[in-house]
Amino acid sequence: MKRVGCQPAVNLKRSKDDEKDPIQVYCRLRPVSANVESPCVKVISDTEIQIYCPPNERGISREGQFSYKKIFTEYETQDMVFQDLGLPLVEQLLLGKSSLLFAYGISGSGKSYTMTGNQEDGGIVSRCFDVVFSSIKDFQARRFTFKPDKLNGYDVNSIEDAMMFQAEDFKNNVKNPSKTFKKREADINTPRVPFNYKVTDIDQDVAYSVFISYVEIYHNYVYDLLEDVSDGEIRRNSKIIREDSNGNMYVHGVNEQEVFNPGEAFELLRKGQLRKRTASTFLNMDSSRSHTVFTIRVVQAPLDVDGVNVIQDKKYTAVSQLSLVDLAGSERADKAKTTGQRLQEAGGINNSLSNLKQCLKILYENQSSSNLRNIAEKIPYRTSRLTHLFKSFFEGSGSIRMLICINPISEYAELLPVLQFGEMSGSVKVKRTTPLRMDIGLTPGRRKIVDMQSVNRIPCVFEEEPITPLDNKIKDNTKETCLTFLNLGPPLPELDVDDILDAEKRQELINVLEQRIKKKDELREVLINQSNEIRAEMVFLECNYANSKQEINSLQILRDQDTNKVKQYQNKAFLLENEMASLKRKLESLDSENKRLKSDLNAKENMLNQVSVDKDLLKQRYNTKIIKKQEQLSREFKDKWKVQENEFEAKLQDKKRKLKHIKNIAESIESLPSHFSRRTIKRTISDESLNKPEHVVNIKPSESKQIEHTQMTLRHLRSRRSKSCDPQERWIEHKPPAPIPLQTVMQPKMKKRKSVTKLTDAKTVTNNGASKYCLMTQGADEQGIPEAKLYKADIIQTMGGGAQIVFNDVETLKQDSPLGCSPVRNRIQAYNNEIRAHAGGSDDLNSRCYAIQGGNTPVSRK
Ligand SMILES: Nc1ncnc2c1ncn2[C@@H]1O[C@H](COP(=O)(O)OP(=O)(O)OP(=O)(O)O)[C@@H](O)[C@H]1O
Repeated sequence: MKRVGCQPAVNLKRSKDDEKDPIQVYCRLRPVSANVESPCVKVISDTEIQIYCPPNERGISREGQFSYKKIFTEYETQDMVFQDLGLPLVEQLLLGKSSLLFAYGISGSGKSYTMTGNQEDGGIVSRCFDVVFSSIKDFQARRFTFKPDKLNGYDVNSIEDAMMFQAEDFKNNVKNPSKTFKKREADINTPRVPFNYKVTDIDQDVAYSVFISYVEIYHNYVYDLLEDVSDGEIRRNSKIIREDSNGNMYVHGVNEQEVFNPGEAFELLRKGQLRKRTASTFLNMDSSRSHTVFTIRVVQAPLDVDGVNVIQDKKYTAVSQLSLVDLAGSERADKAKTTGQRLQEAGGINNSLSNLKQCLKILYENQSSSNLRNIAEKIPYRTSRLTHLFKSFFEGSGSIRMLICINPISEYAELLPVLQFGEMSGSVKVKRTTPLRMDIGLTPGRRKIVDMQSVNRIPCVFEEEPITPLDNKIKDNTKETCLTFLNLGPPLPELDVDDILDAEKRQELINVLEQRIKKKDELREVLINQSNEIRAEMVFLECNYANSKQEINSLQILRDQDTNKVKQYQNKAFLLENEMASLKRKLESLDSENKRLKSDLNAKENMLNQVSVDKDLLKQRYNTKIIKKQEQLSREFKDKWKVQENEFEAKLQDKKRKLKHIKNIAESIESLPSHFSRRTIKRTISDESLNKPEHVVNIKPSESKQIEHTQMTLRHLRSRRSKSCDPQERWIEHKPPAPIPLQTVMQPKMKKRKSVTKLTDAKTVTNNGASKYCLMTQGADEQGIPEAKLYKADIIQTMGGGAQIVFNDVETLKQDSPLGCSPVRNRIQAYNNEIRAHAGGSDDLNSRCYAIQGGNTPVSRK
């Protein structure tokens, strides 16, 4: 016969299975108050979560995305969380597989709430009780059938021994009522709604017992929370962790209490919780200061061949356990605002948690493909009691699930390591344990037959008692059988003691008895036949039952799948609703923002219009101003233009007059005597008389006594006055024989000079070392105004010993009287006469410039 579903966690050999499963990591967000928004947590889907860090002062923002098996949002109830997280572990527990579930997170993130819950709304632990006991209710072993052997195993007792222990326990409880944990008023008054679910897939030919232990790890010491402190003791002794013969870790000497119903289990949980170390911190009013481990053990052993007693062979006993761990919260002293003892506790908590992290990290690294050296690093399980206790789980004695608890209002820096640890743990794999198929050679359904037989027996004894729900057919058969049993043949003859001597009566009794024996044999045969029929029918029903069960199972799987799908859709709907709500809020705020911006825009547009109107007005004003200014300027310009025109006109007239005058002079020069005019004197008179052509006169050496004109060039005539005033220059002043004093302001100054009246010899020019020559003439202009002209020239020594006279300037000195009569006019007249007399009637210039002309014949002047 085969037995399915009994996995020996403790004392049956585990199947060698190299397949591994990852640690299943879940994440739960605790709710926040309605008016608080999570600053950095966002649930993206039912498996993904994102955290975001707003930009810091340097403008750097960060974000991280993490994925887990499932994310429970704040809307998911304890029931929903248990269904996904705890229920599969309870099912495994009843099938003989061990599991570990631990809750990890920052202080105040909801670990204890999820694991143990509160009076009204229990957590995973209390829901586990509900499911375990509702599933094994009909198959529970008599109390004290199993007894812990203190070596992490269980002894199996006979019914008699179990009853004896029961009686002893009863006596002890009567003697020491104080040691019995009394239900508190509050517990009685707050009825809990049990989780209504039954695991149907369990082995029914097995007797089950449930044991509970509850320990805490505080400051790296293990304490038993169910241990009663004896009268003299102040505190409980710490326990040690040991390894059993199968390599499983256990707390040595821990109290394992057998529980028969959820109420008892719940009481033990409460008892432990009251003893658990908690304290109030800034982060949590009721903060756990220790890690607590609540262990539910299911011990199971097969029934014997009769289906009544448990097989009393230890090797057939299977133990599976579910360890539910509520880790103390990791906390930062600055956040939790802890000091003194609380701070020390926090240090111990953080150390053990960091060792847990370290162990999982090394496990991960040992398993990862990047571990090229293929050398597994030693895992420091023993560094902390917490990891030491769960060493066997990490090495594959059961499956592991982890719940990351998140308080959405925590800071990014606090959440990041927690979420990272969760994600990393999800990559760690542990060996998969599969329930053993154990063949002990007994027929399945033994318990059922016994149950039915007991039903059969009942009508025989209590014929009229109602029969409990059974197949009608069986009911009829039973009645028939019972009636047949009552009719065993002809009634016994009524005999007295004396009748024994009567041979006839004796024979009659023998006949009746023989008939009855015969009848009894017949009935026995009928009974055997009917038993066989019933057995055959039972087998048939069993087959039917198995088929139906299979069908139910497949239907259940389908239903579970559908339920899962529905749940997923519900979750999605939740998320979408959340998102919709937040989008709606955003939309509303955007709408109001939009309205505000629109009104701003309108105000600005009005302002703009006002500005443009002002601008137009200003433009108009400026335009009129510009037009006025333009007009004024054009008037001014016209006036100025007129003034300047007049000035230019006057200047032009003046220049014209001057030109005319110069022309007269030129004409007068042309009309000089012929010997004088023979000299080549070229002259160009421009409007600006300063840029004058120069007269160049060549004065030959004395033998020829003739001055030849070679050329006439233009020279710079600037600073004429200064030239004439240069004190270093030696001048030959060629004056008229009787010059009239000019009495003008601009008198020529020639400091070094030789004055001559007549130039008859060229040596006069060459021998004196003179470099300048000035010929002065005196006369009157057309109006008779006296004027003196100074013809100036440079004397340039030539190679031949002669000199060249280059005329480069003409100065006209004129004196005009506003009264129209010049005081010098008469003197001029007299002078001209005198000259004429002096020159014997010949032209003055011709006679005076004999040497320059180079000829002896004076030229008469026209
Ligand atoms: N899902 C939830 N729904 C309602 N209340 C919650 C939930 N999660 C946590 N709380 C509340 O938040 C508070 C802190 O939770 P809890 O004590 O479970 O935190 P913790 O993580 O165990 O903290 P510590 O590590 O300090 O023990 C409790 O008052 C609890 O009732």
